[in-house]
This record gives sequence, C-alpha cells and structure tokens, in this order.
Amino acid sequence: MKIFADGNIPFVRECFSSVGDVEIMGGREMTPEAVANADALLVRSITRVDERLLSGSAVKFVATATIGFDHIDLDCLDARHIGFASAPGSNATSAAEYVIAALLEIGQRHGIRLDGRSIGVIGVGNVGGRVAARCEALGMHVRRNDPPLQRRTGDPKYVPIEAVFDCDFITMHTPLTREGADNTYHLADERFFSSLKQGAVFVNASRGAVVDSQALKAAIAVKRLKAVALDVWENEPNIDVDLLDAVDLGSPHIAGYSLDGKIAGLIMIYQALCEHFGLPAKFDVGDFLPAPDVATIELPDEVGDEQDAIASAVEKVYSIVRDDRDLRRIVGEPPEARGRFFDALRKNYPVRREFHNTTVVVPEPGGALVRKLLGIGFKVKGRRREDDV
Ligand SMILES: O=C(O)[C@H](O)[C@H](O)COP(=O)(O)O
Repeated sequence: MKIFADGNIPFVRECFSSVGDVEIMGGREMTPEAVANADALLVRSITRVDERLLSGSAVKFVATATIGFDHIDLDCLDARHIGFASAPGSNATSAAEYVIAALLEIGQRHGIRLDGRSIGVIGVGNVGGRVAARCEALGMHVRRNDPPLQRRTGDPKYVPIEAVFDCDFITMHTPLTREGADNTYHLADERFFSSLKQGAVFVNASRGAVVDSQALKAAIAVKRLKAVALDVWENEPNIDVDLLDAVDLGSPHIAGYSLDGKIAGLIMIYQALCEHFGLPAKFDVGDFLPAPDVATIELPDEVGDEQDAIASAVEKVYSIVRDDRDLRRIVGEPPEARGRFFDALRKNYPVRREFHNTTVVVPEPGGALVRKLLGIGFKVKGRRREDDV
C-alpha cells in the first residue's frame, strides 16, 4: 500500500511504515499529480481534499490528523467510496490549555481577576466543553452556546447566542461551516461585536473565518474589546499583520500543538487506517511520547496571590507569551515571505506538553488553589509525603 503523508505529522513515517510504503511531502505540495499513485492520504488542515485533488487518483482512504475537517469535501469522498477518518478530540486538551493560558495572561496584563467573571463559550464540543469545565474550575460563571447541541439534547444549559453577549469574556470554539442553519462563517461579525459588553475580552482558537477580521479590527479600534487573543486567522498563512498589531496575544494556529495532542491524532488516524484496510494496529500513544521536561513545579511556602501562582505554574509549562513574541517577528519579513514564515513557525514548533504531565507540589493539600490547579489539568501533591492530594 502506498501512503502519502504530510511530513508535519510527527512520527508519521515511523508509525505508518509498519503498514505500507510511506512517501512524505509538504501539505501544500499535495497536488493531483503528486498524489495520483497514493492508496491512502494523510493530511493536516492546510491540504484541501476535494474533487480537484482526487480526480485521476486511486486513493481509497483519507485521514486528517486534526479535529477540524472543513478542508475535506466529504460529499466527494462519499461519491468516490473513499474511507475517511479525522482525529476528534485529539488536541482538544491542548487547545483548552491554550485558552486558559490566554485568559490568565490577559488577566495578569489588565489586572482582571478571573474568579467570579462570566465567560461565554460559543461551540461546546470537544474543545469548548473542556474550556467550559476549566473555566468553571477557575471560579468563572460559564454560559454555553451551541445550537446543534441544544437541539439534540434539549438541555437548558445551552443558551441562545444573545445570552452570552453580556459576558466579560467570549471564546469561540465552533467548527467552520459555510451553509445551513448553523453556518459559522463570519459568525462574529459587526453586529456580533457591537452587541458585546463594553470592554469584553475576546478569544478565537477555532477557525479564522469564523470571525470577520474587519469587524474585529473595528471593535478593537472603538475599544468595544479590552483585549483579544487570536490563534487562528483569515487567509492563513497570509495573515493580516495590522490585526496582529491590534491584538494582545497572537499565535500561528498552534493552540492544539501539544506533543500529546499531535501523537493522539497520529494514533487515531493510524488505528482508523488499520481498521479500514483490516490490518493489525501495533502502536499506541505510549510508543511515541517521551517523559516531560517539566515533571514537577514546587510552589513556595508562602504562595501569595492565587491567580499569580496559577499563572506562573501555567507559564512554566506553556509560555503563550513566547508564541506571541515569535509570531510578531513576521512584520520584519517582506510581505511575500510572511506566509512561509507563518508556516515555518508551525513546522518548527517547540515541544509543548499538556498540564497533566506536571505535578504541582503545594505547601498544604486542599483549598481553592489546589481545586483550581486540579481543575485546569495539573496533578497536585502536598509537600509532605502524607499530604498526597
Ligand atoms: O483542527 C485541528 O485539529 C487544529 O486546528 C489543528 O491544530 C490544526 O493543525 P494542523 O492542521 O496544522 O496540523
């Protein structure tokens, strides 16, 4: 079997060589000619898989090592009887941890206490659900908006979008869809931003085109928004550098880029391919994940301010400030090189591990600080042996 794979899927050769001949290429190099001989295609979000790419090929199976699959034309795959798999939830914890890091960093910069603030989570699937749970653990009042889930479950905890407009924070986690009742293209438009509370904080880690960039820039310019964190952009990799200049935190679509999330995605599509072709799967996540660099963080005896302590623990494991600083170097590049720069930041992204790999050692077990650390995903342990949490 010939498996053509995006080389930015870590360990893709090591893993898939066990079931076929692996040819590695860049996601943007997957042209109809290049993939004509493939039996299986392994892609990421930057490769559009549609009739144009597949016509003339013998591809029997397509997998994307991502949660989102707006880049895949599923009708085309159906019509061609091509099997399909994505990696739902694989990097959801990573994306949720990005949001927590963004909220804490914005909180520190603007002197905002998260405890007691309200946050509207728009889109409550794998990522949004995890964000909501973590925000609640931090003492925030969470309002969940997800019309398809509301219709499916009838659960009153899902509120109409108008009910989140007066939240202190808004965070976007919908898939990108361009048609139907739940169309999310430019969901955050001029009307959306003008309905928000004055001085709201806005985060987008879903897809760039869920937000109308012009409307967002206008909302920042008139100070409707106090702070903005953007991980995703319209027209990636050719992003709007004026918008980058206007936001507090910008990053190159890496919210889901923890090594844990990437390996989980790899294994999900590996197991799906094996199942599709009736082959035994011999690898699991544990075969590729190394020990974490930051296994423990010791808090001092005098912990001081709780939010400062949590922000500092998060910063030691994941520095969103470093991601922001790295992306801002894009403005020093000539305009025609900026897309390559954005792609290169993603390709060479440093190893980042999820919070559950780190144990925070606290002076006293129990209490609000411990509950919050556990709630956002850390392991926690008391300083004395008998103080295990
Ligand atoms: O949809 C997803 O899984 C995420 O947005 C993911 O982080 C996209 O990453 P990439 O396609 O660059 O691997």
